[in-house]
Amino acid sequence: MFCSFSPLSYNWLILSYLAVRYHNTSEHNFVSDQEPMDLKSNHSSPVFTDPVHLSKSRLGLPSNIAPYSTAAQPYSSSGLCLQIPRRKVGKLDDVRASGWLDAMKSSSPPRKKLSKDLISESQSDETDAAYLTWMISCPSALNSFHIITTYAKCKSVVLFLDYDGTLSPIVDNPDAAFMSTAMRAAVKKAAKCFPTAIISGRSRDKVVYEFVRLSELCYAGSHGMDIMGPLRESEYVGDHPDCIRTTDEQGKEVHLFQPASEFVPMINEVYKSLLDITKNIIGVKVENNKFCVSVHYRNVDEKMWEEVGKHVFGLLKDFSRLQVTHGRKVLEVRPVIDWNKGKAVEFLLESLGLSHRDDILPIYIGDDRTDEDAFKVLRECNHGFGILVSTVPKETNAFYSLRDPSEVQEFLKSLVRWKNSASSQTEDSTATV
Ligand SMILES: O=P(O)(O)OC[C@H]1O[C@H](O[C@H]2O[C@H](CO)[C@@H](O)[C@H](O)[C@H]2O)[C@H](O)[C@@H](O)[C@@H]1O
Repeated sequence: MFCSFSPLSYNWLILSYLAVRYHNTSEHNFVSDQEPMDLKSNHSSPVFTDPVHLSKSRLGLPSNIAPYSTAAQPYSSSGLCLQIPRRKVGKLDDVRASGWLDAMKSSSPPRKKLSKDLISESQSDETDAAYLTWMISCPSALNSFHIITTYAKCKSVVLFLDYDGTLSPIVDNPDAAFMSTAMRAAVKKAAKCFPTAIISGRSRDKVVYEFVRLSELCYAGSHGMDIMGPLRESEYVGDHPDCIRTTDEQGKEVHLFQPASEFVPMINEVYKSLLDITKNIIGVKVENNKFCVSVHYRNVDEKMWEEVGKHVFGLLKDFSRLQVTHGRKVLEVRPVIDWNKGKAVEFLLESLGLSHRDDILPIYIGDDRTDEDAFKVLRECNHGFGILVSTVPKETNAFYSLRDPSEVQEFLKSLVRWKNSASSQTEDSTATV
């Protein structure tokens, strides 16, 4: 169905031109943590195809489509070859000793300010062209809004939102990553229209009480290892050994799911040790996120990053049940359990009683590598899609993109407007009948 809709075809002509132009430019110098990536454009289908119909299996059942491959996907057909900047990508889920320093260096895109100040205009043009080219495979969710809502027409949208870098801009001080009043209002309105959950790497308490402060949502903290959701009798939720019944702040009965609860003493021990062993490195910030620990090096002199990594990986040698994953200028120490933001999405859909419905459209918006697990689940299940928030091209399992939190806000507002106008049209037609 979506194949026939072609909002990008005009862009495609421009991008083809840009691709040829930049392909013919042999020298490509990219800023700081970026490296060139070969991308082959897809002549036969520059138009985005229906994300939902690409996947065939139901939620929770094995997918019968070929597994997503980040290496060769949408650019697979022969065609133009364009070098675009790409962040160095370490293993997404395990930064092993040999690669951790590289991974640390490439773990966040350069600030816009940096690129404007430090790179020449032509390099900046190349970066912009690269972004536009990348958008062929990962189009803007705002530009594709009509496609999204056409598909969503007879469906119930369910929203999953990451916090840092998605609802709040990335800032130097993690304790000051507040969302704007306007964003809070947008999320609140969205949550009134659609079931909405926030899934964050931070501790759930911190996200709920210090940052988001909205009661209309479900929350999952610690990368999904701490979920508070509606009470539901089901084998998957209610009878799960790690799930207990409790009451929330408003006294409402809820389910609390904490699959890593046994790790809390270990995480506290590691947190204290990390505080101690990094105390002399200026700029390090160690954050206790209850079921995981974040070691931030955003404010550390780059010469000392190796030192930070050595301390973290050195300490973890004594904790075989913990692993290190990588976020944006942050090393995340977390339990080795088969749980991530993707599993949290499945769990929440089940909690909301939605996982067996054919008419849902889950949309997950996130900016981080940890969000890729959720994008992947949606890509491989029967419904929904991910939206990656990024100002630079990235390998991703998401189907759409947005540049930054301000575009996320715009997207949420557009969804609410669309929902309200669709509802009033339905009311009008009912009244006419
Ligand atoms: O899953 P998320 O909600 O995106 O949380 C991931 C991590 O986000 C926070 O760190 C990141 O944002 C900070 C504030 O902008 C920034 O200073 C830091 O460099 C980023 O890595 C949070 O502090 C971590 O605990 C979360 O794990």
